Amino acid sequence: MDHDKQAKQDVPMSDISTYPSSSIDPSLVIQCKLCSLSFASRNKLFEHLYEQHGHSREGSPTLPFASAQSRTAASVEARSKLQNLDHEAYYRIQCRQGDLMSLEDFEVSLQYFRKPLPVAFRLVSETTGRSDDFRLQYVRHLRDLGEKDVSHQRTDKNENVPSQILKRSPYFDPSTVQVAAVPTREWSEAAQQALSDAQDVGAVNRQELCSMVPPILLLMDTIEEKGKDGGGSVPQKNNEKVEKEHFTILDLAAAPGSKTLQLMDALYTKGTAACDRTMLVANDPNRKRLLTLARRSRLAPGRSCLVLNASDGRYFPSLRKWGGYKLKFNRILADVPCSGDGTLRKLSSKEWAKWNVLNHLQLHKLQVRLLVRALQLVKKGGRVVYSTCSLDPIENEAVVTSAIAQVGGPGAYKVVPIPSNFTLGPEMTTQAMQYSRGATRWVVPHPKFTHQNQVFYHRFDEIPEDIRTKHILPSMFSPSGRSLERIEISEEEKEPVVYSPMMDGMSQVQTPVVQSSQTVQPEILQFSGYNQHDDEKPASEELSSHISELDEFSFTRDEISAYEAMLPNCCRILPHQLDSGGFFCALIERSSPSFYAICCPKQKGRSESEITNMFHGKVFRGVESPQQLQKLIASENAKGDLFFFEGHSTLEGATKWLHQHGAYIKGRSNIALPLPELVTLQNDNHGFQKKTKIRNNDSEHRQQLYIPLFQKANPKLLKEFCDFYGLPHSSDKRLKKGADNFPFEDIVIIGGGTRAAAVTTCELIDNSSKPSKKGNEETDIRQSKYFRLVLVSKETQSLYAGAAKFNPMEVGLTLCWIPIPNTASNAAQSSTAKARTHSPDGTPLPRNERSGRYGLADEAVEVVGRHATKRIFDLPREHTVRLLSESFLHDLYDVIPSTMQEGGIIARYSSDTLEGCRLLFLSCKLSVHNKIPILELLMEERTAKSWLRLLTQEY
Ligand SMILES: C[S@@+](CC[C@H](N)C(=O)[O-])C[C@H]1O[C@@H](n2cnc3c(N)ncnc32)[C@H](O)[C@@H]1O
Repeated sequence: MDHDKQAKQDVPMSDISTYPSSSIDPSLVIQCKLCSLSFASRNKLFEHLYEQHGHSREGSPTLPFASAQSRTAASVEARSKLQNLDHEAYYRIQCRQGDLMSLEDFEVSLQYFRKPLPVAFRLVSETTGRSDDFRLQYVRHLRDLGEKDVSHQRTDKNENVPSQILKRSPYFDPSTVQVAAVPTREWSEAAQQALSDAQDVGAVNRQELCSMVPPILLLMDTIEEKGKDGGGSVPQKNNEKVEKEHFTILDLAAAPGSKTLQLMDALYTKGTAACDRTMLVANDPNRKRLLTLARRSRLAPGRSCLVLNASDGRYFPSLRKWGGYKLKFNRILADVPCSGDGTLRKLSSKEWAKWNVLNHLQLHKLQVRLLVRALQLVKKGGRVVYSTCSLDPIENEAVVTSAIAQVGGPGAYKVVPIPSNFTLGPEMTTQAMQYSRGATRWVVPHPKFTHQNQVFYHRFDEIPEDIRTKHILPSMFSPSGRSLERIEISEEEKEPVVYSPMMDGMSQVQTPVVQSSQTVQPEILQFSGYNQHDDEKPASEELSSHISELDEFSFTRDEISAYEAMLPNCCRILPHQLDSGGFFCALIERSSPSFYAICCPKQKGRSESEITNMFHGKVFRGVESPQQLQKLIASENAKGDLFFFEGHSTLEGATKWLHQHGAYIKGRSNIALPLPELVTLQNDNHGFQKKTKIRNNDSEHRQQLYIPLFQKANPKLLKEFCDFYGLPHSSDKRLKKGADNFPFEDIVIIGGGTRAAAVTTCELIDNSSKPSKKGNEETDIRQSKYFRLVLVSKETQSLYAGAAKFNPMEVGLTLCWIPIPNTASNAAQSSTAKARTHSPDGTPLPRNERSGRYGLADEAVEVVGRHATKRIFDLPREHTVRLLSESFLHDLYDVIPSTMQEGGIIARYSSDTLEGCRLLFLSCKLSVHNKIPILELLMEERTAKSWLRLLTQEY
């Protein structure tokens, strides 16, 4: 028998008896291929193989270690030669032309990029896990092996001292984070097995060290130490208004879930209470990846706070709470799709060769929009962590700058500095995190930038026509590159910016510059100086239109200073700093409520100055975007009819105040928020003021609604606005020819808020014909064809989860999964008993008879039960397990039931061994038809069919 075969057949026997197999999720069973018996763990299977099929159990297997070692040596040598000249040229330029990092730092980073990446693990720790947590036993077993794993007698270079397979990183808590001291494939078979088992039961997660930083930053200052009850208390932060009961976290781009799991672990550390009082929404539009997250979370401690959702993060819906007001999040993680050039350490030579700047430029817009949505969804005093595994400033600092500029500027959001002694583990046992500060100056490369064609731009008014907006956007430039105040242009500056590596002694690239004037023609606009606030006009018409286009993106001197002051607070992790990949994160805090711009019409008989005085604010004209509005406000010399109102922190307050002054709201600048209800005030026959709602079909008033922002029908803004709401716009083929007007009808319907009647009209929007976007990871789930199952129920109302009142479809939740603790399980029993939310037989108590804490999950069980009792099907166990694991896999799509039945399906399954029942409901929609509330469950056709088949017991 050869070595490999022997190794596979040998079974690690140590500690098997301590494995609590009864706690293992039955869906994780492993089958013996020889006799088809099922086992809860590999170890059990190996035990069986030994007993029943005569496989060897003697000692640890001997690995073909020599060959593994030589393989490793060969790959280390190959890695040291990895090179991408374009990558090197680009980052050297960024170092020289901006302040990204020192050239020395880049050279060291480059050396590290050529070293293999150490595999890091997050373990269930003594503090994360409870002492009764069976996962801990797996971890202890692995750790023991880590200490003792000398079977392969791997020795360090100098001494004959056997090294451990696991070692600690000086920056992380050794009880939760460990690094593989030698590649896992060199571990003994027993250790590999232990690792695999520990991963199977969710006791160990592989995760890069730098990727562990964002969740730690996100929860910094939030979670109090264990409360008096020992169960962990409500997360809190001093200067933040935390809801009495609930703490809300959104992971906007969550799959495959490493950071979500880390967040769940962190909450679990604090006890059931912290979990129950937290709603953690993990969102990702890519269903396959979300499924991976769903699977991984099934065994994660703290999963009871998790809600999975599959929306496009750019359009993540506004959830509504009791009373209909919006639920903003305390914390949001925006770990966005990126070029990933910080992960070069784990990439192959082929992947290194693929590096190019166009990739980076193409992602910028999506990244900005995701961060904008995150900034809009976070509450005042709340925090957003923006992170990427790229080192490119266009994907990082430029995105942070641009997104903040779009939602209110540095006055409303600020990048929070990370404390200089910030540690990723307990202060006493870990070193302060090593990182570099964020950049304030950088250049934007031509999309065809190569080491031979090193063309780049410092300022946004230099962008040549042919690539403007297509590949290079003004928002990619550094704050100083977005100034229109260029008084003098030196002769050198007028030359195309073509960088020659030959001129730089430090450069290792010796390729002569190819000045390819045909392919790449950088352009410098030549004008003698233009200050947007001066009366002086730019020379040519053409320039004028270019400038006015850019004006929207330009920064004043004050703004430039403000951004330049906050950008260094961003955190860049270079590969040598944590011995990890390269990484970027920015911790952004919302310091103001929403930014409102309110239009006040000129009123009959009142002069402009009277109106200005009346509203003790400034009156502006011709504002077309929030950015422009801010600029005007800053300049304080514009005239017109737009009124900026900041005396009230809520729109409702502002509206009331305005009504008292006889005006009404016509529009506002923050397009992300739903549109307000519109009211006019008119005098009735008796001279009393009367509120009149503006009717939806009142075209005259409707026209006025958006005039302040859109009266010039700025196509770009219009498109942005329509995109935001998922509406067709003039470039959309579905609109009638020549219809370049703003689609008023649709906007009002979408912004209709919680009223179900309004929401039904969403159906008008047929997303199935939306062209799919190729080239990046995003998957627009709305492209799918849906099959509709309609459930008619007179009692059906909105669904509630804790403080959040939501109608999943109304708010756009398309896949929503709330794992619910089983009342039979120990944890759930103690939590529900304390809270007295259920009677001893498990039936939920009426709201007024409950006492104590009441978790989100309890709420969801009760509410769904209350509203859909007759529609809950208690499925046989195996069906539910398969349903949960396979319904998303769509492997049942060819099963077509002969008779289709109308009916909604909510599956609930409870089991003692599963630690809880899980509830799965897909794409619910509440609407009203002929005054009958209708709950519609929308799902993909094949999923629906498989569900139907399950219900009709034909499965
Ligand atoms: C860097 S990965 C996230 C990794 C994840 N946070 C983790 O730690 O495991 C980026 C994710 O963004 C998702 N994504 C792509 N387009 C998106 C969009 N429009 N909205 C939200 N997420 C998107 C991708 O599906 C991908 O899973």
